[in-house]
Amino acid sequence: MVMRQQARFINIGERTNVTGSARFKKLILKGDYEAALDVARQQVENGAQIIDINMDEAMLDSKAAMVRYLTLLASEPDISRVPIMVDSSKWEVIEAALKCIQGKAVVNSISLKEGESPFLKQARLLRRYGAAVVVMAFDEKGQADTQQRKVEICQRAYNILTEQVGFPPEDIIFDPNIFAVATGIEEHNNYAVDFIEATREIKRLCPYAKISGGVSNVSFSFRGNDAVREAIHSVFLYHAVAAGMDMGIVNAGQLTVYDDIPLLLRERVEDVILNRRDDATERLLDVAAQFKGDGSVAEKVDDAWRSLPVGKRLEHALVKGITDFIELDTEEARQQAEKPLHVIEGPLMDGMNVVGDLFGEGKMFLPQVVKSARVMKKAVAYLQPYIEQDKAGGQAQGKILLATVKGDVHDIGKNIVGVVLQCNNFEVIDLGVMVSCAEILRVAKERNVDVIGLSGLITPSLDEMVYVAKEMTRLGFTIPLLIGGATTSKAHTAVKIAPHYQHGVVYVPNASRSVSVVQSLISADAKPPYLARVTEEYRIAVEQHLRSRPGEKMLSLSAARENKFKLDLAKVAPAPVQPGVHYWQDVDLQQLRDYIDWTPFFLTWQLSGKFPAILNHPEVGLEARKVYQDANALMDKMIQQKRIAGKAAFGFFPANSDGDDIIIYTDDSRQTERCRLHGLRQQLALRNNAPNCCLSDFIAPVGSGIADYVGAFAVTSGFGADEFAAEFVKVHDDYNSIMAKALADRLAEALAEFLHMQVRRQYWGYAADETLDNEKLIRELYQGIRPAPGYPACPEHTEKGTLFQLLDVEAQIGMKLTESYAMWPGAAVSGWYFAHPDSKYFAVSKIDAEQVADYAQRKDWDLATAEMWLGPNIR
Ligand SMILES: C[S@@+](CC[C@H](N)C(=O)[O-])C[C@H]1O[C@@H](n2cnc3c(N)ncnc32)[C@H](O)[C@@H]1O
Repeated sequence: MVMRQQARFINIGERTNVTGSARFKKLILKGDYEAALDVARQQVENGAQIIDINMDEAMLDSKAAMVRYLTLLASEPDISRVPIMVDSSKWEVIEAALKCIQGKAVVNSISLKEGESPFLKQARLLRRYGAAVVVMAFDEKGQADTQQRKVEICQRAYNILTEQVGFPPEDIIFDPNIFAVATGIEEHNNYAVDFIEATREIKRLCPYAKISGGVSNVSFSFRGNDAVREAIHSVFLYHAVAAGMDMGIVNAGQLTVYDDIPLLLRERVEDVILNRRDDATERLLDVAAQFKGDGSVAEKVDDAWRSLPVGKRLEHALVKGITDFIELDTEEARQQAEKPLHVIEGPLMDGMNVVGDLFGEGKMFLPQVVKSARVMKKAVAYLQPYIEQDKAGGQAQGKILLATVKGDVHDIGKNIVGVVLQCNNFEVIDLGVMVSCAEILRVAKERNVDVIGLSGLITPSLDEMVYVAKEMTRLGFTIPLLIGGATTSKAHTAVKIAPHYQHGVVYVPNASRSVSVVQSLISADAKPPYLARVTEEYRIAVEQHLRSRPGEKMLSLSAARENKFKLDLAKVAPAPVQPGVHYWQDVDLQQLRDYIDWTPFFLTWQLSGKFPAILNHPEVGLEARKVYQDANALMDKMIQQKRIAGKAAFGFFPANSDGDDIIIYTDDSRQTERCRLHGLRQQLALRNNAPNCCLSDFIAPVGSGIADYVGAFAVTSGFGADEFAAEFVKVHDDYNSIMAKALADRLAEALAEFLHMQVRRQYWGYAADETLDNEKLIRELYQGIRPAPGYPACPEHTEKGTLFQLLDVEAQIGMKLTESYAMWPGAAVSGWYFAHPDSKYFAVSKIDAEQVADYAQRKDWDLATAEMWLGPNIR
C-alpha cells in the first residue's frame, strides 16, 4: 500500500533475499526456482518498484544461484519490467549478476570501508556497466551513526564519484544507515533523527543523488509486535520522505497509513522517532501491548478474524496458536475441498509456511511456533480418519527418525526439534528416550527414513553415538546422521563421530538450525555440495583440535599433585549437627516455587535474558510473559492435582582425603574404609601457576588429625512427570508436554537449591545464620559447593554409582541409574557437599594417559574401561 503523502516514494521489495526471508532461502536451497520466481512476481504485484535480490548464504554457491535466478527472471516479462537491485557483499557475485542483467541495474552496495582505492576501482567498473549504485555511509573508521558522520561520508563519496569517476549523480543512491531506536540504550534515541536530518542535508549538498535505507531496522526492538512496528515504519517514513528520502527496503504489505494510526499510538511513536522526550521508549512500551492482540482492548477487536474466509481463518489460528475453533474450521475446509488431504496440502500448509517464515525472520518465537504446531496437529488428527477412508497418503518433504540414545533419558531438546521439523512439513518418527542402537537402525530400515537424528544430554551418550555411527557403516547405511544435545559439539562430532561414517554426520546446534540442515540433506541437488562443505568444515575443526593451543601445557601427574590446592585446615567445617542419612519422601513442591531459577527455563524456549528482567525485554518480553503465565498455570495444576512428586535422599559421612581419593569411613572412629570417591586432577598448566585442583583437596587429609566430612544428595521432582507429559502428547499438545518436563526440571533444581540451604543451616549446620534471598542463592553466594558427577570438577559419571549406594537411593526413594549413569526420572539432580569455605568449582579439563592409568588402578578397572569413561577428558 503506497501512502498518500508518500506517493513518490519508491518501494524496494525485500522478499527475494536469502538473508531476510526464510521462505525464499528455503526455496533456493531446495533448488525450487519456479516457486522462488513467484516470490518476485508477488512482490511486483504488491507494488514493489525495484526488487532486491540477495543470495549471500553460506550453504549456497551464491554466484551460481544469482546467475541462475537472474537468467530465469529475464524470461518473465511481468517481473523483469522492474529494475533489479543486486545485493551482495561479494564483488564476484555482483559482477556475474551485472553480466546477466539487460536493463539498468542497481548495485547494493559499495562503500569507503576499505579506503578510496578499492572504492574507485569498483565504481569505475560499475560505471562501465551503466549501473546505478547504493553507497553505504561507511568509511575506514566504521559505519556512520551520527548526522555529522553520515553527511561527511556521503559528501566525500559523492565528490569522488562525480569528480574522479564521472558517475552521473542521479545514479548515486546513498544509504545513510537506519538503526534501531527504543532499544533502551540512551545513545540510540537520536538514531532516527540523525537519519532524517542527514537525509535533508545530503540532498542539499549532493544534487540529484538519492537516499535509501532498510526501514524495518528502525523498529527492530519491537520484534514480535507487528502493529507497533508498522506504526513506527509509517511515522518514520512520513518524516524521512518529507526530508527527501526517495526509496527504501520495506515490506509494502506491512505499512499502515499514517493518518490511520490510532492517535495515542501515533503520538507515542512520534515521540520516539523524533526523540521528543527522555521517557519516550517507556511510554511507548506502556501502550504497546494494547495494540498487540494480547491486551484486552485488542482481544475484542481480534474477533473479526472469525468472519474471514475459512482458509484465512485457518492461517490466523495457526499463526496465533488458537485451538478453539480448529475442528470447526477444519471441517468446513474439508467440506469445501475435493479431497480431505487437500486441506492439509492447501490452507494448513500455507498457514504453517507463514509460521515458518515468521520464525525464520525472528518475528515469531519458539513458544509461539510450538503452539502453532499444536493447532496443526489437532487439525491433522481431525482429518486423519477421512484421509484414511480416502486411501491417499500425505506427501511429506522427507522422513526423519529421532531418538535419545541408549542410557539417556533427556528429551526436551529432541522434542522441540521434532516439533519444528513437523512445522516444516517433515514426517517425524520419534522413538523416544533410551533407544538402543539396534532398535534405531531397525526402524530406520523398516520405515525407509531419509535422515536419522540422535540426541543425548550426558557425556556417555557421546560414545553411544559413536557406536551408532560405526554400526551404520557396518550395516551399509547411506542416509545422513544428525547429532544434537547439550553435551554434543561440532568439535566432538568432527573428531569422534564423523570419521566412523562416510555418508554425512552433521552436528545440529539448535532446533532453529535443524530445518535448514535437513532441507539441505534431503534435496538430491543440495545434498552433495552441502555435505562437501560440512566435510571441509569438519576437516578444519579436526585440524584445530589436533593443533594444541599455544600455551596449553600439560603437567606430569606428579607435578600437578605437587601444585595441589593448599587447604586451610583451620577453616575446616564442624561436624554435622544431624549426621547420617535422611530422606524426604513427599516434598512440598509448592514451597519450592520460591526457589526456582527461571532463567534456564526461558532458555529452553530459546528466549534469552535474565529473569525477571526478561519479562520486560523490549524484544522478547511479551512472549516471555506469556510462557511464564502458561508455566505458572500448568505448575499450579501439576502441584495441586499431585501429578508429580518430589523426593530427596541426603547424608553426611566421616571422610579424609588420601591423595586424589576421598576415603569415606564406616563410622566416626575412622578405623574402617567404607568406600572411596575417586577424583580427577587438573593437569593443564594454569595461568599464574594457579593450583591444579582435585575435589579431594577440599577435604582434610588422612593423618592430619582433623575429623572432616563429605555430604551427598540425590533429589528428584520427576515422578509422574513423563506420564503427565505423555497425556498432552496424546492430544497433540507438544507445547504443554514440553512445558511439563521443563517445569519438572526447574522444580528438581529448586529442590537441590532448597535442600542445600537446609543442609547448611540445619542438617550440617555450619552456616546456621545464613539468610540469602533467591537471587543470591542462584548466584551461589554461600559457603560450600555441591559438585555434581558428570560436571566439570568430577566429570566421570560412574561415581554416581557410589553416591547412590551410599544413600541407598534406589531402595529408599526409587530413583535409578541407567547403564550410562543417567538418572531416572530425568528431572533429577545429585552431587556431593563440600563445606570448606575455600572449596570452589573448577573444570578438570584435559588429562593425559598417565592419569588415566592411575585412575584405572584406583578404580580397579582395566585400561580400556577407564579410557571409555574418561574419553571426553583424554587429550
Ligand atoms: C547446573 S547449575 C544448576 C543451578 C541453576 N540455578 C539452575 O536452576 O539450573 C549449577 C550446578 O551445577 C553443578 N556444577 C556447576 N559447575 C560445576 C563444576 N565445575 N563441577 C561440578 N559441578 C558443577 C553444581 O551442582 C551446581 O550447583
